[in-house]
Amino acid sequence: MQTVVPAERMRAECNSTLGTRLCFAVNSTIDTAHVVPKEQDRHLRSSGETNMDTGEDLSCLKMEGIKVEDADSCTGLSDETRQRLSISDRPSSSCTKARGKFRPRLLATKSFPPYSQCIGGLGEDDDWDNYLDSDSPLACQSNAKEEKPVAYEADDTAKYSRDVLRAKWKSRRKEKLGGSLDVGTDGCDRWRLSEKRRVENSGIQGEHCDKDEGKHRRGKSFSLKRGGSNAEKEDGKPSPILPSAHSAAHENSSSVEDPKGQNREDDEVMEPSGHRHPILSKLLHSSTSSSCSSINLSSESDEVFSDLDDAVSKRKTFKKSRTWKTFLTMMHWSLKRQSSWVSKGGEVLKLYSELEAKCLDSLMRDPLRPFVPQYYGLVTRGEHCYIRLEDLLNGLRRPVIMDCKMGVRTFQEEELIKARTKPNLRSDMYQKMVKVDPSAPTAEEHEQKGVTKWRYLQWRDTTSSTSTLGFRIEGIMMEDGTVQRDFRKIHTLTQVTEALLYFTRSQLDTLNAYHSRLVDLKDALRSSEFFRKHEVIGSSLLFVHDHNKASVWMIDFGKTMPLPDSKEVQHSIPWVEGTREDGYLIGLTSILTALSQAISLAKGQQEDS
Ligand SMILES: O=P(O)(O)O[C@H]1[C@H](O)[C@@H](OP(=O)(O)O)[C@H](OP(=O)(O)O)[C@@H](OP(=O)(O)O)[C@H]1O
Ligand SMILES: Nc1ncnc2c1ncn2[C@@H]1O[C@H](COP(=O)(O)OP(=O)(O)O)[C@@H](O)[C@H]1O
Repeated sequence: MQTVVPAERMRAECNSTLGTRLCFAVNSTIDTAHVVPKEQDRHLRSSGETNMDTGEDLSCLKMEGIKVEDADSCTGLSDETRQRLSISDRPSSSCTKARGKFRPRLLATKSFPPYSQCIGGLGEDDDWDNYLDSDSPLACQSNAKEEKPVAYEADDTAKYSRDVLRAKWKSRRKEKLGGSLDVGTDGCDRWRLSEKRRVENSGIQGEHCDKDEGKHRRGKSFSLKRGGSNAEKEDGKPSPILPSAHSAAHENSSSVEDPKGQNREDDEVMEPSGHRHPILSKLLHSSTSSSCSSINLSSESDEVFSDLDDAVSKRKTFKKSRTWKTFLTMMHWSLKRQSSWVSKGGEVLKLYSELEAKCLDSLMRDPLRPFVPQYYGLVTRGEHCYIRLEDLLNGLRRPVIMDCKMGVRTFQEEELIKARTKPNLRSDMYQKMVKVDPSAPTAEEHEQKGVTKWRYLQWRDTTSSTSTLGFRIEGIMMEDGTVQRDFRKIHTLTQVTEALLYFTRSQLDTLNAYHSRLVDLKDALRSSEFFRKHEVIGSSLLFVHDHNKASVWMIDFGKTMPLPDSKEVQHSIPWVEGTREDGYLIGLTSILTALSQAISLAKGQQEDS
């Protein structure tokens, strides 16, 4: 017996709560409406009272995976429609909410499982007990409660906590079998259990989406030949092999596509019946355990995760879920993103912003299209609207990722005007500032315990390479899942070159591939009308590679503004207030220079060895 929940009811249930911040979507079936068995539906409801320690209510999650009978809910666009339809006409009323509204509060805890575990799982269900018996850091982390904001407890506390946790875990498994939800005594446990259930019971189903669109004009990824001196073709250029990230999946993944073109790996994550999947459930256990640990919010140190020895061997045992890889990458970057993104087979959903949707729409008709994730339109989930984007990590195995925020400034001119005319003091930004450098705020700011957003962003720009080199490395995630954000302190080109060598492990073919792709991007930027007519602020270049592919993509257009009155910007000159110049090309040139230097050094290293 199956239940289809009408959109109205779904909305009513969502609205009765504080709102949705986080939606998990793990089913790869994109064009099939998912229908939830009654039993599963009951579970979904029972988790409704659950809270995460964010103070956010996530009860809408329980509705994910239920077919929504909503004409508005999908705006998958055909090429033709895409060309004609103005974005502002499309969003349903629920899409008109500004993305910023849904940002979660900053938390006292912030931690996610080491990536290596996420992609590899932690073993079969019973391994959880074994895992807790081990001296793994996570076993300790899982017990660090909110009132103890320390990642690692003293040994004896940890042992005690492990026992407690094991007991809780066992009782929970029992509950699960019995079907009742017993809320734990701490928020941490509640979150884990409910989150797990949500995901297990979800299976959010997408709408029809014409994914073939955009496949025809994909940006190129470069195939990397390992073992040889580099990945160059006979003509000395890296060989562009892939017309699309989607086809990358065909060529390099161990997964097999079914006749519908869906990836079976993803299917394995979430069984349609809603049964627990070993990888997913492990992921969630570990996710929770660490979510309750306290890794401080300092943006300089909070994203560095340790690897676990046995994770590597266990990883081999399990198939990987690309969907989760992508989602966790986003979570790793920033807590904020945990609330703004949904990861789904082959595509990702980003919380709607009108500005970004408009940009993406224009970009689909611009020479820059091959350098931007394909945009599939909008979709409504619960009461929120999302932008549907191609998943740039699809087809990559153990991807290595670098996010470079482009431009000589990351604040919009309007922020500066606001700071002067109606200053809004942000205590969260003040705290982030103090954490990095207690002497950074002025005496007045210390007294107010707040800074304006402009002041904070500008401080970030001047303490990184943004102001001087026209870009900064926001973060790097290596293949083992370790995420590092210390690069934001980098100032010089030499330091950038070192970072690039680290990021690519001095692999010449990878460096060459990136260089070549960026040269092509520069050409496309020159001929792009979109680029000429937009002020591009806070946008990133996303570098992604694995053992045999590398590519760079333009992402994040949430602060990219069209210029008024057919004004144009050069992007290559320093910013002076009122000019709207962003210095994007200054950044691109710096990266190209650093890449060239890295290539020379890597060549030297190769010759030496
Ligand atoms: O990275 P840290 O130092 O934490 O600072 C963040 C980033 O600058 C965000 O930009 P991005 O999303 O490009 O990374 C910005 O979001 P905006 O994009 O809204 O400017 C945040 O502003 P708030 O969202 O206002 O907190 C700001 O707190
Ligand atoms: N299309 C995509 N496919 C896969 N990962 C993506 C995609 N877009 C963004 N990401 C990941 O999410 C992170 C945040 O993306 P971004 O667009 O900058 O979001 P925000 O506006 O929240 O800062 C990126 O650094 C990247 O790791």
